[in-house]
Amino acid sequence: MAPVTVKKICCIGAGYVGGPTCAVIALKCPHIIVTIVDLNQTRIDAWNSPDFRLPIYEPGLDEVVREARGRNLFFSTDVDTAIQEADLIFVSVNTPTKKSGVGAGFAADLNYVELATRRIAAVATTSKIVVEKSTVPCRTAESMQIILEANSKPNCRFDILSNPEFLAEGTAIGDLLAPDRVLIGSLQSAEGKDACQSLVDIYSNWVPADRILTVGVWSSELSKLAANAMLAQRISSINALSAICEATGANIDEVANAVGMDSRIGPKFLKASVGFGGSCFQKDILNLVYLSESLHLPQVAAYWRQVVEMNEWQKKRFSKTVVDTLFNTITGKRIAVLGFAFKADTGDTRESASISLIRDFLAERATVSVYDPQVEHEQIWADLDDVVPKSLDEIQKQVTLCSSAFEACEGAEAVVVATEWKEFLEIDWETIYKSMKKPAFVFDGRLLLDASKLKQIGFKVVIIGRGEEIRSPISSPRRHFNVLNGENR
Ligand SMILES: NC(=O)c1ccc[n+]([C@@H]2O[C@H](COP(=O)([O-])OP(=O)(O)OC[C@H]3O[C@@H](n4cnc5c(N)ncnc54)[C@H](O)[C@@H]3O)[C@@H](O)[C@H]2O)c1
Ligand SMILES: O=c1ccn([C@@H]2O[C@H](COP(=O)(O)OP(=O)(O)O[C@H]3O[C@H](CO)[C@@H](O)[C@H](O)[C@H]3O)[C@@H](O)[C@H]2O)c(=O)[nH]1
Repeated sequence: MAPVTVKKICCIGAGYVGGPTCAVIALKCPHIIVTIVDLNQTRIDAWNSPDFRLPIYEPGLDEVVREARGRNLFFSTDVDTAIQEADLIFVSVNTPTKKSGVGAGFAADLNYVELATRRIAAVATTSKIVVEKSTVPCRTAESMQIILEANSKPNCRFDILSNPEFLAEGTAIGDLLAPDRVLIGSLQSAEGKDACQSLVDIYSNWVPADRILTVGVWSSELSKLAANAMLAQRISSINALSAICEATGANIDEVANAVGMDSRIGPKFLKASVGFGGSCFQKDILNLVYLSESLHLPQVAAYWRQVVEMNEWQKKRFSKTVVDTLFNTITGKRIAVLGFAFKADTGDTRESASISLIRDFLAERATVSVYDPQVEHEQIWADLDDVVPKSLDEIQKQVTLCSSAFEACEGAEAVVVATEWKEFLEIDWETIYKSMKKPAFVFDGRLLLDASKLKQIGFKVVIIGRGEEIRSPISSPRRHFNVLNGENR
């Protein structure tokens, strides 16, 4: 046996991962035909749209698709043909948290992975390398192997690899073009190593050899969950400290800078915020919690669960600060929420902190005006409809969706910056101030704005993790901690 030279790739799942990942492979490997397939016709139509109105917003993505689409990159709903023709198949389907049944609320729902695997087994007529691209619990490759072997045709061999994806949304193209590392896990048999080499050969077209790590398949699967858990843990750590800053008068940016300059700690992922969002962190940590519990490791499970609990608390804490500061009531008041995406430079709203904030504001009977530069209005309605315990009609009476920051802020009593879009830095805050009710409050949940400039204009400014900013004339939410008797007063 020798490593197969891959000529055709199929990617099952044309989402945030499958689309950009395989578009970059097509760009960098013009000698390989790459077909990305999905069951969702609307999504595939958008990938194929003549004016490149792609289904996801990702800086730099349309340039990549413009160059490769129609040359060696194709998007299709014909899943079976793409499977049959490919030498190597990426499984890049969604693996959301289970909503019901055993492990509900924690375990990954592997139904989509299983259906895709069964489809491969059902239609493949030649041997394939099957690559787990989706984020999955440790040992999922084993289940895939069993399903494939039990259902395959004679003379069809399947070698499973794990190749988790580490791209972050908003920087996906840069991350894919120059990854910190590409991780490939395989069985340590001769066949497993050959399959691994076939995938190494693909990435070697643009990734330096010392950035391609080959490991055992279980290590690879676990490393993906571990990386996300440790990144999220840093954010929860800095957010926990932001609460101490607010209570003491320390400044979280100064603390993060001082801590991050220790080369053992490093400066990245120490930005305090209104809470992390995105489709991955919470889901993958809960998955790790479930795995730990299944392995009878309750202390390990509790340790990781706390990272998610701290994040939930941070979101609640922020919405409570808004209510407290606005004289303990926001009933009938207009709150402008700037940013609905879970981070800047993406249109993705999955688990966005904005959703929780708006839900809390609506529960307090505020009216809310929302502006985001990328998120479609339909998506905002769908997200609110999902979490707010009211009918969509009722929600629409309380929420207005706006097409600019100015429109959202006009007549508002407070502006909440929930996503760190650069354009919020550059807007004319003087004009916004004039259009708002007074006193006009700004709540910066992203440490984005220049507080002293805003204060000069006349705003009351409340910034996450800055003790000295949080002081309203009446409600005085800043607590003084009495060190001697340990009481809040
Ligand atoms: N979004 C990210 O930034 C990111 C980064 C790294 C890893 N991941 C992981 O990658 C996986 C995919 O995430 P995503 O954000 O791309 O999800 P997504 O929901 O955007 O895309 C998944 C796509 O798979 C399609 N699909 C599901 N079952 C299918 C089937 N049987 N046949 C054909 N198509 C099918 C869906 O229609 C959907 O379009 C997840 O496991 C996720 O945890 C995501
Ligand atoms: O210092 C920080 C860094 C991030 N965030 C927030 O954390 C969330 C996640 O951000 P980020 O990790 O940049 O985006 P994702 O696209 O969710 O990417 C994460 O999740 C992906 C899916 O698994 C992984 O592939 C990536 O490596 C991992 O960074 C967002 O709400 C950010 O605003 C902070 O609050 N403070």
